[in-house]
Amino acid sequence: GRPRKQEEHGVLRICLKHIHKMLQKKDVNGFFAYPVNDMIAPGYSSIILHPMDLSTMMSKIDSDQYRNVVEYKKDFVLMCNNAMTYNRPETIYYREAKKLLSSGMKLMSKEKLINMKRTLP
Ligand SMILES: CC(=O)c1cc(-c2ccccc2)c2ncccn12
Repeated sequence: GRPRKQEEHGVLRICLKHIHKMLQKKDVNGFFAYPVNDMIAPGYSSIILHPMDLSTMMSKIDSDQYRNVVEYKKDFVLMCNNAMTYNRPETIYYREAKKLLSSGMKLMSKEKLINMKRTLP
């Protein structure tokens, strides 16, 4: 699409960091903080082809790899769905992912984003 002005990048980055901080707080055990490795999760890299985690998402925010909240939301949903694909429903990882997904969807709902656009500088 059309090139983004520096200023637009700034507002989006502030908005995404605000959302990201709230999601990080919800990940109380830190299960989603860093990439899952095959040591703690046997066979993970052959089952999950598109891994995603909060630290990767933060570095994507910092390097302007998200053009809008929808793109950021896609990575968040991917991260949660990965956990609900690899882990069985009775595990804490699956349950935490399900909880995180639903609170993330509420947090990034249309009206929350419109409100944020209005209140942000
Ligand atoms: C997110 C996920 O699938 C996950 C995070 C972890 C995890 C556990 C402890 C500390 C940090 C991440 C994990 N361990 C085994 C199997 C899956 N996981």
